[in-house]
Amino acid sequence: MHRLTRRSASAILRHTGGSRYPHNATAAAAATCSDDSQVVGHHTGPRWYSVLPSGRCNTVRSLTEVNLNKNGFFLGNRYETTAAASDASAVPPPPPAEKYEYQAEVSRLMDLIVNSLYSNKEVFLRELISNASDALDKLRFLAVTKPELLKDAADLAIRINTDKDNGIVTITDTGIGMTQQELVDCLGTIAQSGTAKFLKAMKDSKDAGGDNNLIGQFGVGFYSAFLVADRVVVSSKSPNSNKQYVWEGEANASSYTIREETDPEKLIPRGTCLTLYLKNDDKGFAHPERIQRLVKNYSQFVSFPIYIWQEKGYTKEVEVDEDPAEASKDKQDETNEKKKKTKTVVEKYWDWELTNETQPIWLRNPKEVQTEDYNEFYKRTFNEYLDPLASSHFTTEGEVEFRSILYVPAVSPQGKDDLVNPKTKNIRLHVKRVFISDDFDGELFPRYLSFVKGVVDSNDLPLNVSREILQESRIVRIMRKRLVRKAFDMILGISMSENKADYERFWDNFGKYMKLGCLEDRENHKRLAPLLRFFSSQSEDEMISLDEYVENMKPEQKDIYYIASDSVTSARNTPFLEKLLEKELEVLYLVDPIDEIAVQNLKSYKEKNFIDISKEDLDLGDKNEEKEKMMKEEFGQTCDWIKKHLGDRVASVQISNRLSSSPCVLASAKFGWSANMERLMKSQTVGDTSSMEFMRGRRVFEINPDHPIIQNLNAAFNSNPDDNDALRAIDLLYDAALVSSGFTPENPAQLGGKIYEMMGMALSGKWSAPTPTPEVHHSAPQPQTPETLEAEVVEPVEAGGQK
Ligand SMILES: Nc1ncnc2c1ncn2[C@@H]1O[C@H](COP(=O)(O)OP(=O)(O)OP(=O)(O)O)[C@@H](O)[C@H]1O
Repeated sequence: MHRLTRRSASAILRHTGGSRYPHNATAAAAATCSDDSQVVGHHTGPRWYSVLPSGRCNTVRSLTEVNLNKNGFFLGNRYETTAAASDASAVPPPPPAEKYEYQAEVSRLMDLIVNSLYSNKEVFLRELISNASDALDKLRFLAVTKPELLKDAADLAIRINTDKDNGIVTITDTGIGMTQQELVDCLGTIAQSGTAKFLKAMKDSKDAGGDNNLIGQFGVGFYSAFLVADRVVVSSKSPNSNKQYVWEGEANASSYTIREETDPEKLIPRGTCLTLYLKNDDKGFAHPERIQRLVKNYSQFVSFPIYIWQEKGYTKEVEVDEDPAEASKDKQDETNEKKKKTKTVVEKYWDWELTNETQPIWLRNPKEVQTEDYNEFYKRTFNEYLDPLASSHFTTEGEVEFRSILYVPAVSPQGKDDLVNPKTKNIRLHVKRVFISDDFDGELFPRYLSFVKGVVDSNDLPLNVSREILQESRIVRIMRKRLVRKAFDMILGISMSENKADYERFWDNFGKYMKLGCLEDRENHKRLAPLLRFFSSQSEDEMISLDEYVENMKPEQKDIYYIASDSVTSARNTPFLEKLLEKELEVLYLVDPIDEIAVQNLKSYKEKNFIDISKEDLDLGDKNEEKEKMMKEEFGQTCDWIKKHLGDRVASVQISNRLSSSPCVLASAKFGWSANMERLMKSQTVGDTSSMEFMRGRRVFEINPDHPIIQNLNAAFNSNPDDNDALRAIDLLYDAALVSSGFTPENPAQLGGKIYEMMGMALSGKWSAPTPTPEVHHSAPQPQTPETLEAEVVEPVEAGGQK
C-alpha cells in the first residue's frame, strides 16, 4: 500500500485516470494516505470524478478494498506504472495487427445480424454477460487444481461501464480469458452449439430474410455484439499465456485483426474486456440506467456479481454563509443561542453498483422463490424459449446432502439420436457452488430421463470430481436414486394436474422416453407404468392410462389385452379383435414401435398380465369344453387336412375362439415375435437375417368354424379332399390371413397372381367357393348369402372321400 499525502494521492488519481484509462471499466482506485485515511478516485469515460476521503460511503470503501487489497488489479499495478509511464513517449508503439478471415458461416451470420435481425437487439447484453459468466465458471473450475489462479473468490466479477457521450459500453470479466489462438478459434469460427443451432433454424425458417424471433430463442453468442455495435474490441488475457491480445472486428467486414496488447496501462492480470462502439441508432444503450434494467431483466440469475458503473449521491450537511443583516439581528437577540446555519446537499459521485442477486437460486428457500423466478432461471440457464412444464426444487439431507432444481422442458430436443445417444448437457453439476461440468448427465440420470434439465449442487463430492470418480462413487449412486425419484414425482405431478393439456404435451414429447424406461429400468417399473398412455378399442381419439384401463375392466376379466400394430386404423381392423369387441373387452392399441417391447418388459400392471391378443392360446375366460369337443369332432380332421396342405408354413391349424366375422387368422407363437415385431425387425435388419428365422417362431392358423368359407371348406374336405379348387382356396385363405393378421406375405407378386386368377374364375363363372355337393361345384355360381351357405352346411352330404 502506498503512503501519500492526501493531496498528492488525489492528484495522482486524477492524473492517471484522466489521461490513461479513458474507457476502462476497472478505473476505480484508492490510496491510503500518510494520515491513514483513504482517498478514493473514480472515473467515468475520459474524466475522473469525485475524489473522496473514504469512509463516507460504505460501498465505496468496501469496493475499493477489494480492488486494492485483494485483487491488486486497480491501484497496485497502476500506481507503480504511473510515474514511469507519465511520459507518453515511454509507451512502445503497438505491434502490427494480424489480419484474419472469418469462417464462411461467421460471415453469413454477421450479415444476418447486421442486415436482418433488427428487433430484440437488447439480447446482446444477455449473451455477452452469459459468456463472461461462463468464463468465470471456467476460471473457478481451473482454480480447483491451480489455486494460485484465484486467491479470493471475490475477484470473480463482471463489470459494465458506459460512456454515453461517446456511445461506448465496456464489459469486463475476470474469467478465463482467451489466448491468441483461442481468439481465432472462438471468435472467428462457429463451432459452438447454440450459435450453430441458431443458424440451422434460420436456414430452416421459410422466411429467407430471417425470423427475428429466433434470436430470442437461440441467441447468437458473441456475435450478438454486432446487433448494436459497429466496432467491437476484445482484449483478453488468459492464464495460459503471458501475453494479452486484442481482437478487433467491424460489422459488415469479412475479416478481423488480432494484435498484442503492449500499452502497459491497458494490461489486465486476467480475463476479458469487451468494448462495444455502438451504432448511431443504438447509442441509447450506453446509459447506466438502461444497462441496469437489462441486467435485471435478463441476467438476474448469473451467479457472479455484476457491477454497473453508476452515478450515486449521498447527503451531507454543509454550513451556510450567514446574511450580515441576519447576523446583526441575531446579535441583538441575546436570548438566542448561537448556532451555525447548515443545509443539506447531495454530493454526487460515481461508483460500482451491484445489480444482481448473486446467491444461486437453488440455495434460496423454496418458499421465497416464485414460479416465475424458477422459469426465468431455467430459460436463462438452458437457453430455452418456453417455460418448463414443471420444476422441482429440493434439498436432501442425511447420508448425502445436495440441492437441486429439476425441470421438465416443454418440448423435446430435435433429432432422434437424442433418445438413444443423448449428449444433452442438461444437468449442470456444482460442487460447493463451483460449477464443475454439464457433461455428467449420464452419471446422474439414466438415459431415459436425459430430457430432464437442472442444476445439482453437492457438498459431499470433491471439487476435482471426474467421470471416473462419479461412476464409482457411492454418494453419486444415492444422488442418482434421489434425483430419479424426484424426476418421477415431478412427472407424476404433471399427469395429475387439472390441466390435461400439460400431460398430453409431456406425452407427445417424452412418451418415448418413458417407454424406453420400461426397457431399461426394471427397478422403476412401478413408477413408470402409471405414466404410460395408449389408445384403445374404446378410446381411439384420446389416450388412456393403465389405471383407466383397469378401472374399465369387466368383473370377470383377468388380463390386460393389447394388440400391436402400425396405426389405430389397422389395429381397429385386425381380425384378432373381433370376439373381444363383441364381448366389450377393451384392448389397448400399441401403435408406437417401442410400445410392444415396453409392455412386454412390464409384464403386468396391478397384478394383471399383459396379453397380446395376436398370440396363440388366447384365453378370454369363456372356455366351453363341451362346445370345444363338438367343434373338434366336426372340424378336427379338416384342420389336419389344412395343416397337411400348408405344411411348414404353419405350426398347427386350430379352431379359433377369437373370430366372429373373419374366416381365419394367423396367430403368433407365445414366445416368438408378433406380426408387428416381425415387421419392425425386418425393417431394421440389414444383412444376416438368420436370427429372424429363429425368433419368427411358429405361426398357428386358426379357423373360424362359424364362418361360411370354413364351413364350405369343411364340406369340400368331406366330399373330396383332393379337390384342386379347394386346395387352392386354402392357399389363398392362408395368404389372406397372413396379410390381415399383419404379416408380410413372403411373395406378394404371387399372392397378387392368385387373387387375379380367382377373380378371373369368379367373373367367368368357372369358380365358386367349394361347396359340399358336387352339383354346386359345377353349377353356375350362386349368390352366397349366409342363409344359403348355412343351409349347405347344416345338411352336409356325407362324402365318401378319405379323411
Ligand atoms: N468473455 C469471454 N471470456 C472467455 N472466452 C469467451 C468470452 N466470450 C466468448 N468466449 C469464447 O468464445 C466462444 C464463442 O462464444 P459464443 O458466445 O459465440 O458461443 P458460446 O457461448 O460458446 O455458445 P452459445 O452459442 O450458446 O452462446 C465461447 O465458447 C468462449 O470459448
